[in-house]
Amino acid sequence: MFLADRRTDSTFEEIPIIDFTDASSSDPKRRLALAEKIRDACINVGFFYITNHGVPEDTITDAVAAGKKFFAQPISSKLHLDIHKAKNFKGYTALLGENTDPTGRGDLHEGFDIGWEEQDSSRNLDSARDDSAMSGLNVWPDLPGFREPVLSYYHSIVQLGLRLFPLFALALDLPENFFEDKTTKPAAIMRLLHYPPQSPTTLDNDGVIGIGAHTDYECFTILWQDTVSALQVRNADGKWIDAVPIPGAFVLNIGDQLARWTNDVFKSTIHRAINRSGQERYSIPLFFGVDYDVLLEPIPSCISPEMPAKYEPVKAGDYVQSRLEETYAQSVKK
Ligand SMILES: O=C(O)CCC(=O)C(=O)O
Ligand SMILES: [Fe+2]
Repeated sequence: MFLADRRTDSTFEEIPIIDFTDASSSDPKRRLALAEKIRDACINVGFFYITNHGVPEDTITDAVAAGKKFFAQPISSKLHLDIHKAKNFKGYTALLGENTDPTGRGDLHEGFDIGWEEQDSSRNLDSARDDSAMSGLNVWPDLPGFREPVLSYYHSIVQLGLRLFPLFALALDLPENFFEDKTTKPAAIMRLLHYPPQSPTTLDNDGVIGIGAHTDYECFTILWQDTVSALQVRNADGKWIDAVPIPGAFVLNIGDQLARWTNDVFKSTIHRAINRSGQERYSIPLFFGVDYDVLLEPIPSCISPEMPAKYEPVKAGDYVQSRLEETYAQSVKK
């Protein structure tokens, strides 16, 4: 069956939970069975949780603790690293410094963004590698015990991301190694995010929420979220479904690059975050893409006479750069 025939507008009420154990199975049938679950989730929802992903709990806890320490600093220390001063979209974004949904008035979160960097600083000559919009060195705060745990988490998630590509390939009826030569220096942008609580009675339409409704730009996103529920995913009927935190699980979602590549057979689903819990909320998304020089052109099984190609081929890096510039051009209309 052509994948194009499986493109659907059907709606969903729940986000599937997928056990990742078989990702490393030596049995191709088990890997394929897992890929089929991922395929269903990508076609119907565009979001799923993964459990048993193998990322050590300490790696997560240490990075989260580092993030909390960073955000607890005075604003003047954080603004030294203002993302608007850097040309390569790295550094600190203050509260309301972004406006993800152009109809909104700013996002009620602060963030810290990093891109590729070797864990081992002695190998860092290569860290300013050429990955287009994000190329150039990371900026780091002068905060002991920050860089190491943050980078260590970053590399664990990059490894997890690299294990997902073969499964996406199988899910798309492609050879398992389809993405291998396209992910030699994968785009991986990570953000530490902090959402202060907002009033429980705030209406959606006052224009300020944790992060406005949007889709992600890259191929997929791996998100860690704490126990505070705030993330919501919009179904085809326009209803917001809570992506309730599941301890030990990551949330995975498809981004616009993979949606383009699959002619929207895989969904890049709109989502937002509103923290009405009364507590601080922290999350860490890592946006995963292919090498920036890879051309995104529709996968043949995703086009058919009834479902012709919807998008022009575009280079991954050019696409991400244009989306990032759009977002930052819209931000801070104070
Ligand atoms: O913090 C979250 O739960 C979602 C973050 C998000 O959607 C993003 O940064 O693109
Ligand atoms: Fe997002």
